[in-house]
Amino acid sequence: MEHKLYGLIGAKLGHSYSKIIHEQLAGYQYELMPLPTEAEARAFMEKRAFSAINVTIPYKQLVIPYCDVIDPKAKSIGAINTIVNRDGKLYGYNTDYAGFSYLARVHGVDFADKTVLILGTGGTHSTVEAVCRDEGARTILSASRTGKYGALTYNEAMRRRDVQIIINTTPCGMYPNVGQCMLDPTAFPALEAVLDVIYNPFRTELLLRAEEHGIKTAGGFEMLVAQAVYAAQHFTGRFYAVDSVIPTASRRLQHQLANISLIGMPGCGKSTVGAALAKRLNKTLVDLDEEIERRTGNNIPDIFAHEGEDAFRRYEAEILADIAKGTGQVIACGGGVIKTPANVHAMRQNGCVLWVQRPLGKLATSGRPLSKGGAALKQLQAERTPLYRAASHAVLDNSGPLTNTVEAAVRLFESDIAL
Ligand SMILES: Nc1ncnc2c1ncn2[C@@H]1O[C@H](COP(=O)(O)OP(=O)(O)OP(=O)(O)O)[C@@H](O)[C@H]1O
Ligand SMILES: O=C(O)C1=C[C@@H](O)[C@@H](O)[C@H](O)C1
Ligand SMILES: [Mg+2]
Repeated sequence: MEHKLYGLIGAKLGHSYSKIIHEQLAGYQYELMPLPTEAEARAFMEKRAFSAINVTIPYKQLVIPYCDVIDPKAKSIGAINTIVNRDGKLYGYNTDYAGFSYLARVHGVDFADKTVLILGTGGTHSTVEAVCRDEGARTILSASRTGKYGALTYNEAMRRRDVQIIINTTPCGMYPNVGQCMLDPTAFPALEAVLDVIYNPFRTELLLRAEEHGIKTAGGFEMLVAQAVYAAQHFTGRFYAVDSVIPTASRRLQHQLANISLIGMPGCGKSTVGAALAKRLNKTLVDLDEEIERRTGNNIPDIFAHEGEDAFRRYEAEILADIAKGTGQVIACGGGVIKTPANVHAMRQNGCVLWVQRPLGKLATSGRPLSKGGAALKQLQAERTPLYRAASHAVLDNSGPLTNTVEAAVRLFESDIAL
């Protein structure tokens, strides 16, 4: 019996990039099939009306008894994320294992002899633990909110000064609840690397905090692509040159999905460069100031005049937080966006931040409430320079013609400054 149905099952799939990954990779149509209840998941498995599927949270254990043949690795881990229907027989695999191992390897994270702390005791925990164990970790600790099943509580974990590698396997910080973080990575004096299996956003709050302190970090996007490539091999029976296909596909998709945020002095050209850059890279332009005006129904000089700067900053932070969760956008910000610290992580979670620089004498000043020209502008520049520097991945020179600026921005973006 031929079904031709490929796709993903799980309770909630709104955040998943699996459809675009599989379709770009292998050419079959791939459906996201959310099954909110366990009863629906069981009914789906009983019917067996599919060619091949991936399985995600919370059904990686539930599907085990429906499989006729289970790969030994999947069996020992106790989780299946890939099922192939061959003539009515279901074969179960775990490609997250190889996906996580790939992620650690390409980022130069070696578990041999290391003390590793795994956050979370749910489905992905056992896969990650198996990789750490197989690759020679000396001590593997786990932490959870309850501290049950032999795990530490987060408070207890924070006292383990010997932790060298932290791996998050919880959904904490995942889209749409971005910005959340369960523990402070800077509390670990021996910490070398933080890995997060979450891939949406590209960088969770945990990773952004670690990165700020110079700790090596990697988000889960390349793991997602890697497990998809390994799954596609099972689905199609084809062999992929994984060591080139995975990085090529990851990079292409990251470029497609990444945001580019433009920051810089008032009137330096963020909106103008943003519009041209969005067109050039086929991304959606969001002009933050225009979006604030649209959503509040007031123009910006009026907001400043009637409600004051603090109120404006609150609107700005709230609206940017919502926009920056999205992907594939050029976000042209207002000059003062860097005054609110949370905005910096919002912009960096899904892409790069470019600091647009234009000589002071060329800055536009009309209609800009905080930009009066002359000495005041010089003073403003002095105050903000350290903030622009800290927030940005690179400087974008906008002293020449617009086309030069746009091509320079494309080169910076394509040089993977924020991957
Ligand atoms: N490379 C350039 N060459 C010529 N004119 C430019 C260039 N870049 C920007 N401009 C001009 O400078 C002015 C200010 O640009 P724009 O409104 O894009 O700045 P902005 O940074 O978005 O300002 P704000 O901080 O108020 O949002 C516009 O008139 C724009 O056309
Ligand atoms: O979110 C997703 O699209 C997925 C996540 C992981 O559970 C993978 O194991 C699964 O194949 C797909
Ligand atoms: Mg602007």
